[in-house]
Amino acid sequence: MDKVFVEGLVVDAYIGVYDWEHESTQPLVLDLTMAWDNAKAARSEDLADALDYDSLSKAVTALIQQRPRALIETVAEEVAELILTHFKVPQVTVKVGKPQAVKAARQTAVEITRKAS
Ligand SMILES: Nc1nc2c(c(=O)[nH]1)N=C([C@H](O)[C@@H](O)CO)CN2
Repeated sequence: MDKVFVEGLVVDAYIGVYDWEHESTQPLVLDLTMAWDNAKAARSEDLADALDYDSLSKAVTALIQQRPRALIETVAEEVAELILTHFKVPQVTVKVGKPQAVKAARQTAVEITRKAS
């Protein structure tokens, strides 16, 4: 299956297990890999046949900014669910990075892969 990618999507979010983390936003960095048949859109040149990475990125950003969450695992699961159900994607891999979480580390992250049921 072909793929569509959104890489390095930065979303400012209220995220963390500690109270102080909910006083201001921190950046999350998302890498999204979606299985998609790109051949149909290539033939038709119709955005309706493509997986629209622009509207998908906006929907993911809006979801994350809806409410505070404790764990980046929760963000990953909710983003995967949105992409599978709303965008009719058969399989998605979601990586959520929290670059400011550990001072000595460039990045901390979780990654999940989910399939449509
Ligand atoms: N696997 C995870 N570990 C940790 C998380 C997380 O979301 N997933 N979060 C924290 C804290 O919020 C941390 O980022 C504060 O520095 C710790 N571990």
